[in-house]
Amino acid sequence: MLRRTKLIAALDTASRSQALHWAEKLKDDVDAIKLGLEFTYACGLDAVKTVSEGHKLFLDLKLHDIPHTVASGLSALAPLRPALTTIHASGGTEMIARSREALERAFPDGMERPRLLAVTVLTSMNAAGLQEIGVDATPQEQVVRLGKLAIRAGADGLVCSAHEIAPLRDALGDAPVLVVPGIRPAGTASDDQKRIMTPAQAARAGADWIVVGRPITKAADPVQAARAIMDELAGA
Ligand SMILES: O=C(O)c1cc(=O)[nH]c(=O)n1[C@@H]1O[C@H](COP(=O)(O)O)[C@@H](O)[C@H]1O
Repeated sequence: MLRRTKLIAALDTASRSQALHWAEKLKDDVDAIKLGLEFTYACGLDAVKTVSEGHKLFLDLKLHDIPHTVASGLSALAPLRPALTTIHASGGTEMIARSREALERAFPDGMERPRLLAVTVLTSMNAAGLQEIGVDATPQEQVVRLGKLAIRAGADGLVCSAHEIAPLRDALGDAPVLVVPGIRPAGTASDDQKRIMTPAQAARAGADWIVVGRPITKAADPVQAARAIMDELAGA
């Protein structure tokens, strides 16, 4: 299947004016913006609404709690109408299934429901990090295990690194939406990310979306950095 890999800019900041500035500047150069924990805790949900005006929104709050609490939390976020939103796959089958039901109730027939993404293994984790928390598997094995569980339970897609796209497609086919952070254009710092690939490598591997934060927001010219990534995706 031919896919165009789309770019999400992660606007990670505690400043409402900074996020608004980036959102405005990047309007024509990214496919979506992501607002996450830092921005939402610092600036609140009204600011999420304001900043995401005119953009497709990935609201990344990575919910992880008992099924009732996560489902209720997702219902409360529904008015923000994100295109994509996250829970942790490690919350398990019931948490994921109740989340899906909550979104379906909040978006009855005809309304476009946010895609429910299950975060598998954070891209900042490697095999040693998994060992430390008692998971005796490689990141790839654990991503595939959690990915199967999450899609079976009702998630629309998964957050994974680009290294796991091929095994996930083998296990689950083309339908799940694969959203891929841990993206670093050649020559940029990896920061705290461990399982990384370049935009072109992730596109060739079959990512539906890539998520890029600091390589855009910390660049001397964020618009130029986003354009370069879009060009790299187009060339892949
Ligand atoms: O769910 C996510 O978006 C996410 C999952 C993951 O495994 N790794 C990961 O980096 N992210 C997010 O993707 C963004 C990556 O930012 P940069 O490392 O600055 O490009 C951050 O906002 C993270 O919260």
